[in-house]
Amino acid sequence: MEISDGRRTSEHLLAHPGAQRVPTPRLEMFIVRNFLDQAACAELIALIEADRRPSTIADANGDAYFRTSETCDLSHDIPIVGAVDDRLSALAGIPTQFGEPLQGQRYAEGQEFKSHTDYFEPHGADYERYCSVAGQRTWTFMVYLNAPEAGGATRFKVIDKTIQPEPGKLVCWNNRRPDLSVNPATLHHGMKVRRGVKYVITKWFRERPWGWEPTA
Ligand SMILES: O=C(O)CCC(=O)C(=O)O
Ligand SMILES: [Fe+2]
Repeated sequence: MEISDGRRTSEHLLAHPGAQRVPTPRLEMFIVRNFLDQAACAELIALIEADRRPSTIADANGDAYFRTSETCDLSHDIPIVGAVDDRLSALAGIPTQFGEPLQGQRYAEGQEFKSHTDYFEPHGADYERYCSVAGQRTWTFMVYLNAPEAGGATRFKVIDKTIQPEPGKLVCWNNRRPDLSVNPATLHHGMKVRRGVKYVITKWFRERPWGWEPTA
């Protein structure tokens, strides 16, 4: 069985011009500004606008206001999506088959995604359901497609780091530690948009192939 543990991804990122390591000993995290240009951001925003549904969460916790945004599945068959998806895999140094399909997220004014981690609780009720085929999430890659007029930053409170949305800015982090245990220091909050609309794309990589093959 082919495995991708994400341990080589930092090396890949360090070799990428423009990738900046976020200075913290608690997790592996990088920022790449201007990863996407304005035209790509605009095209992805239009796709999200055209086809969105209420976001869901795994391990539901009973708080109906926990994640109030909308989500859009972005098909690899759409040329801009396939191109961006392939660039994300290349940047991560992880073959595309380990990636979940790319998603778009849209936050209207007042919407947010409260503090959470992207990994699945290893002993949580939903671990089997979400991870039996493809395994745990390894790395998260997220790209802001715009900057809302106010609010909408991503706050990592354990490491006291707040990332401001900027068009085309990529942030990525390893959800696990070098010993492959899940890393609670990755806790993050997609903060409320105060004015305007916020758009991001998110890409999660898994330990094992997701079970789809890109057609291109
Ligand atoms: O929108 C954000 O700033 C964070 C999004 C996020 O954490 C997620 O989709 O898992
Ligand atoms: Fe998240």
